[in-house]
Amino acid sequence: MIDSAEITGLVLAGGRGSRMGGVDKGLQNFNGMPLALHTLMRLQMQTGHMMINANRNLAAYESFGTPVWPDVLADYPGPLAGFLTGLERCETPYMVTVPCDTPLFPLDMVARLADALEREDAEIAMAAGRDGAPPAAVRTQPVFCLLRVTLLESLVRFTHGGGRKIDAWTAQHKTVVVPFDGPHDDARAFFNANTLAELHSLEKS
Ligand SMILES: Nc1nc2c(ncn2[C@@H]2O[C@H](COP(=O)(O)OP(=O)(O)OP(=O)(O)O)[C@@H](O)[C@H]2O)c(=O)[nH]1
Ligand SMILES: [Mg+2]
Repeated sequence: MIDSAEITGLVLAGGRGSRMGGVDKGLQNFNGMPLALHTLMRLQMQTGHMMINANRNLAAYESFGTPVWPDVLADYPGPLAGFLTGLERCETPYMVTVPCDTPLFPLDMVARLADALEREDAEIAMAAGRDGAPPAAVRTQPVFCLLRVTLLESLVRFTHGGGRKIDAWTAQHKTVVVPFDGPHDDARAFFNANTLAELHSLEKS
């Protein structure tokens, strides 16, 4: 069994937030706290260690009390730059990624990804779920991945060759997809907020 102490959680908060008007998404208010702090607390319950990937307002993120690492690649090349930054800094054998803008992600996500990774002897476990109300389909959610840290070398090669798409990289490795659409799963678990209106719609009423 993979122990949660062997897993570092990485909150991805390094985007431009252009659909939110260019604001720093992770610092927007969600139920009375910064969205990235909410995400950090929800993921922290599931892992032994935590890190944040952010590119702006680093002091604000540092005030959460967790190490903050900006992208090692310049010019906002996308979430895979966050994966690369996290793997370079990770000190445990496994790392799990969660974007800061999907506040209802499953509370048992890391345990279920870890079970599948071990059961299938895979290198990557990727979540799948609906990112909108039906008829939105269950689809893979590439920003939610549990990774073996030994993948660093492969990701360095892929990104330095200009690769930017998460699924194009994960396709090079044994990947198990873990569905979160059972009767006990929250149907909104993978709803993500690209606009402030979407973010407010996910707050408790
Ligand atoms: N490190 C890093 N993370 C990124 C980058 N672009 C997006 N992300 C993260 O990837 C996740 C999903 O990205 P999007 O929903 O597209 O968020 P975004 O890029 O901030 O927003 P838009 O500019 O509206 O696309 C979020 O957690 C972002 O913080 C990037 O260039 N670097
Ligand atoms: Mg984007």
